[in-house]
Amino acid sequence: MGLAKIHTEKTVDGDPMVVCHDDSGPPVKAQTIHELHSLQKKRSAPTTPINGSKSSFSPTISEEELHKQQLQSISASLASLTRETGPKLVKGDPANRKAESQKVTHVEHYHHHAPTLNISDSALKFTHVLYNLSPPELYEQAIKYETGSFITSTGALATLSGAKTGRSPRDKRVVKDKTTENELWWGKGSPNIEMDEQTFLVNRERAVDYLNSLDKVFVNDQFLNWDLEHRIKVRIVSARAYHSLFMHNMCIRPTPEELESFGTPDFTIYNAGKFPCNRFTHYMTSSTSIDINLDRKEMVILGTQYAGEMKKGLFSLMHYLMPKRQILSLHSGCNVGKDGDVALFFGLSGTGKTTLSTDHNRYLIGDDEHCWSENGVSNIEGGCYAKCIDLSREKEPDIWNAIKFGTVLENIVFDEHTREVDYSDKSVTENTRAAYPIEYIPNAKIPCVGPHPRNVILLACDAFGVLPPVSKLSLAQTMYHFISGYTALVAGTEEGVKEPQATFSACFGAAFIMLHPTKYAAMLAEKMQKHGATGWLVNTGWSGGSYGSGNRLKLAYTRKIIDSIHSGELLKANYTKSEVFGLEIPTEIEGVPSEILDPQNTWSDKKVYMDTLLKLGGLFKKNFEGFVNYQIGEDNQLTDEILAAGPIF
Ligand SMILES: Nc1ncnc2c1ncn2[C@@H]1O[C@H](COP(=O)(O)OP(=O)(O)OP(=O)(O)O)[C@@H](O)[C@H]1O
Ligand SMILES: O=C([O-])CC(=O)C(=O)O
Ligand SMILES: [Ca+2]
Ligand SMILES: [Mn+2]
Repeated sequence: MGLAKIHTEKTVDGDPMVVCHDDSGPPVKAQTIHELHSLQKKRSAPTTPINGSKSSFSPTISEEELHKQQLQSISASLASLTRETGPKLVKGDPANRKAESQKVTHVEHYHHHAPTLNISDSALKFTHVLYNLSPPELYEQAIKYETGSFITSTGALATLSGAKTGRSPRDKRVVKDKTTENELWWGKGSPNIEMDEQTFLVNRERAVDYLNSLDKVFVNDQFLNWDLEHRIKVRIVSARAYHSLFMHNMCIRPTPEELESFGTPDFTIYNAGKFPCNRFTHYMTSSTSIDINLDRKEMVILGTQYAGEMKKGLFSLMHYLMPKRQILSLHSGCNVGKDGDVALFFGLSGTGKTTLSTDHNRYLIGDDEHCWSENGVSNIEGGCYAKCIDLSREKEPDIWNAIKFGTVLENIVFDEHTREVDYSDKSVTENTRAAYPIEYIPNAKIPCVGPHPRNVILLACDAFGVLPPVSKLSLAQTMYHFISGYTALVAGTEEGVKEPQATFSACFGAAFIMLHPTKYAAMLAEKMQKHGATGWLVNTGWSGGSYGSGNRLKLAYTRKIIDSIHSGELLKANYTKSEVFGLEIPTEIEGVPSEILDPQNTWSDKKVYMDTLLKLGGLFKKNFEGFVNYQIGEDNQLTDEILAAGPIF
């Protein structure tokens, strides 16, 4: 007797189980895996229309011809100035070389002059161009090729900006030539560190050679400024998908129609940030240099991968170009109420521009960079750049919800398994950031333009805790505080309590202005007067004592204060005048405890309060000494009034 026969057919409740054939749908129309994959993708326009709706765009020239023109233009951008030729370019990912060999468009060298005979090896290779890729394509590039790229639990792209996690203002240089020598602000206090044309060309060549040595580069052709009359076309050439997605989000995204007629850009950024500058080069003081050449309309980035350099470099450009057209460029957030009342929010980094302009009850025009022209206000950008440290869903729901697929999340820390972000973690940096397209905010106003501002809100995060939570300003006081550009942050939080550090940054953005601060101040005064705007000073910093003994003002209270400015209620309040700064302090605001409105009530030791107030007043006075010899606008009277609008003691 042998063993019992093994039955391979299992039974369920005694019924034999039959082999299941899934014939519910027709079979695939492919004989091979390769064929199957080729069914997956269909051709499309190389960009994403801003409204997300499918455009009925039919190109006026053949796609082949369009690609050729675009590659010729990019080759011209990437041309070495010494070898006088542009690189050989080919469109598409080098990884898809074989599969796509029938589809790609090549462009041979672009020649400025006669072709040169002594070619180098670099002239023999092709550089692949990844042109205006979509967010999913950029995700794939980042995840495949850039270490430190991950998808978070909400779909954002987590990335690292490398050794630099903030801007490098001491490495920002501007070419001083015959024109800019007279036009720009140079010397003490100015953000413009000079370099000469020759040195710029050396750095440009270094960047271009680096980019051309790569297998592939990313190219973004996009716009700045929602005011169509004053729109600027920018091209960004970069080595990283992170940079390309960041600028895709932050600049205005062209439609396929707009892209077809894009032509030559007005300004080009060469971002070779992975590659350092050469310290043997004249003027170089570190491995980093961010160089602007207004005459050549170019910017070169070497030695920093922090993407904010591109955003703020373009902002510097606008601070030069716009005032030439009598348009005021502003480091401010901007939103508009249902009745069309526009508010501007000025303030240095971390004072609340993004947080307070993103307001569920109002339409967001923009969070950081605007223009004020004869037509009203317009956003320069197509996206927002929010600080993420300690971000909470309850306090900032709209920003929280904007961190989803397509958003770039810089330098945050996440759970390695769930990919949930820990917004309180400062392991990489305190300056963690999210960059998202403005339409990720549900009540964004698109197009991002609005009428003339009714309220101009100056934000200061006063870690000394002596400025009132809100005060109403006269025009002269508004100008005084605009030129001062005060905020006080805490230097370092790691080793116990530190003294607050006062920062004065003219026009609330001295790092980005190109002309003397009084030029911008005069324009602001003229516009506020003409359109009847009211100035306000809002302290988003400390109350009840300085950093260490007091507390940061509750965001909920600041929001109530801002609400009362928008509604017009605060304009009708009763006011008392403060000591030293002579600020008009309201006695009552709905939803805010009255005792916190005058800071001296919140300090337990009145003498320490007065000493601190006088100390801050002294710092203001000392800072303003740099401006006393300038006239502001055409009017001497305004200049005198502004000088008198500072602290008196
Ligand atoms: N009372 C308050 N008012 C405003 N912001 C507050 C307040 N209390 C805490 N905060 C926090 O302060 C930070 C303000 O940063 P925000 O991103 O708005 O700066 P920003 O002015 O836009 O700076 P940047 O120009 O660098 O983008 C946020 O993290 C916010 O949560
Ligand atoms: O530019 C940056 O990196 C962030 C920012 O908005 C600012 O500092 O004003
Ligand atoms: Ca911001
Ligand atoms: Mn900013």
